[in-house]
Amino acid sequence: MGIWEAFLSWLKSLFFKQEMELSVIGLQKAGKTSLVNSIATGSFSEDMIPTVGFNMRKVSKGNVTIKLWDLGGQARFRSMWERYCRGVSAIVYVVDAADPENIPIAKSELHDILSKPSLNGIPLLVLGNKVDKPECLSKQAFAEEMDLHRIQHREVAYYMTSCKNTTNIDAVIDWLIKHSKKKH
Ligand SMILES: Nc1nc2c(ncn2[C@@H]2O[C@H](COP(=O)(O)OP(=O)(O)OP(=O)(O)O)[C@@H](O)[C@H]2O)c(=O)[nH]1
Ligand SMILES: [Mg+2]
Repeated sequence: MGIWEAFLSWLKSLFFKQEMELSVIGLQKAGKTSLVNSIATGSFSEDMIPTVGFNMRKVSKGNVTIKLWDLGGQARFRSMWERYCRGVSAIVYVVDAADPENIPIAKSELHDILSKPSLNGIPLLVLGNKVDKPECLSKQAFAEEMDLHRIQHREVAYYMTSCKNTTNIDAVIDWLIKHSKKKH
């Protein structure tokens, strides 16, 4: 790259730099921290430590810097979710779609948080995770069990993902980048 092109690309990156902040929520063991690792480095581990409270991670994808709040999913941490979801560009809700016993609680926690007026209109991405497992629900069954068609007045998308096999992680990153807001 010549000096002039390098200068132009630097200039472009200054003007087109975008930043987004998002929160990753969902029940314990859904795969939230695994998702953040997958987005950041593509790595996966079976051996994960439950998140206590929250972790913050910054990831750069092209011109977009993503600030991710990775929240703990155990019942005692769920009351923090709303505070960390206020003002974010998007909420990512992760569900273990291969664990049918947890789906009703995952559903009620999701609809509960969406009913908070402070989170009105924030785009939502719902992920049916662990699609690599044979017992995982189909995309359609997942949407039905989670009652996703009931969600109104906000943009909603959903994908079936696997952090283990990196299935649909690219689609997740694309969706997130599309929903990043300009810094100013
Ligand atoms: N098979 C499979 N296992 C997964 C997948 N994603 C995560 N896991 C496993 O699920 C377990 C929990 O993953 P975490 O990422 O720690 O879950 P979490 O949602 O962050 O849990 P908390 O921090 O307690 O809220 C770990 O053993 C992961 O290896 C996946 O896509 N497929
Ligand atoms: Mg975690």
